[in-house]
Amino acid sequence: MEFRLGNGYDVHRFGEGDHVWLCGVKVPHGRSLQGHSDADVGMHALTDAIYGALAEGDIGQHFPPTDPQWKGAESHIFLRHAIKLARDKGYEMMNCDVTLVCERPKVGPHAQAMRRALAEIMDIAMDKVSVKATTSERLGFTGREEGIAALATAALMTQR
Ligand SMILES: Nc1ccn([C@@H]2O[C@H](COP(=O)(O)O)[C@@H](O)[C@H]2O)c(=O)n1
Ligand SMILES: C[C@@]1(CO)OP(=O)(O)OP(=O)(O)OC[C@H]1O
Repeated sequence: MEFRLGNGYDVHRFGEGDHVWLCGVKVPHGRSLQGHSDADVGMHALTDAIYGALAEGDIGQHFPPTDPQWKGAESHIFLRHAIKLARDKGYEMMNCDVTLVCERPKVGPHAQAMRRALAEIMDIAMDKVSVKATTSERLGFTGREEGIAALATAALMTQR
């Protein structure tokens, strides 16, 4: 059996709007995250963690932000691509862990729905998916609520 570990990090800034997409869940909020895609910062970090575990570059290399094809794209497209790449190489997700860094919105009330959404996209059991959050104690860009940061870890293993 072979194990591989990857990490991912992403940031998206706030702009005008009334909701944010976080780990596949539409969360009502006074502002929206800006990006070329739907700006689901948690899903992007997890996607990058899988690419990292596979040593397969990063999300921008697979889905260039200069390519109009991905304008407004739903981020499950990116995560589905990464997990398929893992499976094509003989790996399965052992477990993954996403941390969202923001003062608001509060993630706790949505964390189970986020775990469920990510698990469904990757076609894995929900107990292999963790989503949690922290504030940055009002420090820095996340503390000033200028944007949201996300970190993710993915552990892959071969079935053999
Ligand atoms: N956006 C957030 C941030 C935090 N939480 C929950 O609150 C707990 C305390 O946060 P601290 O930054 O003060 O440690 C944290 O452990 C989360 O459970 C949240 O739900 N959403
Ligand atoms: C996801 C992509 C898709 O074009 O665009 P963004 O929504 O801007 O997100 P980012 O995290 O900056 O990653 C780059 C791109 O791959």
